[in-house]
Amino acid sequence: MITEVSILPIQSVYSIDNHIITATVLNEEPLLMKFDRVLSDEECQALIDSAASRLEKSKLANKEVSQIRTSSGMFFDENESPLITIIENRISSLMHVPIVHAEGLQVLKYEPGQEFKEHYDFFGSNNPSSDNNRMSTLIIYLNDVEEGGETTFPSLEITVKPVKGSAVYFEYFYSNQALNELTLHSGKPVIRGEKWVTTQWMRKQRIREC
Ligand SMILES: O=C(O)CCC(=O)C(=O)O
Ligand SMILES: [Fe+2]
Repeated sequence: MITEVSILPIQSVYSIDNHIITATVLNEEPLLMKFDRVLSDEECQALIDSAASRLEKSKLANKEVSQIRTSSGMFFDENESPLITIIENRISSLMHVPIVHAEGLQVLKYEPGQEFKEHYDFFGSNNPSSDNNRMSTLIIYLNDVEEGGETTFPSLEITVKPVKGSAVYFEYFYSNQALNELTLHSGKPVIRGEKWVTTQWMRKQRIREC
């Protein structure tokens, strides 16, 4: 039985700026969805190309290089190029959250052996960022991974395989904290090939000017 309202209106097809995005519900509460063809192959490659020279070893919120996330990453500035603006606006429409609630788009690159261990995307109550906490996540896969690199949700027993241009969505804006905690997830180690993702986090309140 579903007891709380989701942020996203659940549909099997979303039509956004001439892109037909098909959706599959993987779990109803907390809502976990998979989207196909959020980005075109050209858009995926353009994001990889513009991120590649700007990657740094991933840091956690406390700025320490961590063993939780061994990938390298970067953040695009808000609206930093026409491509970023188009993608940010498409994502905002898809996630049903105004763009002013969006953090800058993050890109992560994983090489074989690199992973993102189990974590929540929302901030704990002792983190100052929890005053305007995150409420939903969209992870878009920018390439096909030869082996490994799945995103897994151990409490829900759900695993999503990276497919270029497709995405996994989940939200954790429930009044029942136990539902939010079911969104624990990890990026499994890449075994062969590279894995590139772009992640959009949405905040509960405005975080940018426009
Ligand atoms: O790479 C993945 O599959 C997970 C990424 C992730 O959890 C995040 O960016 O918060
Ligand atoms: Fe995450």
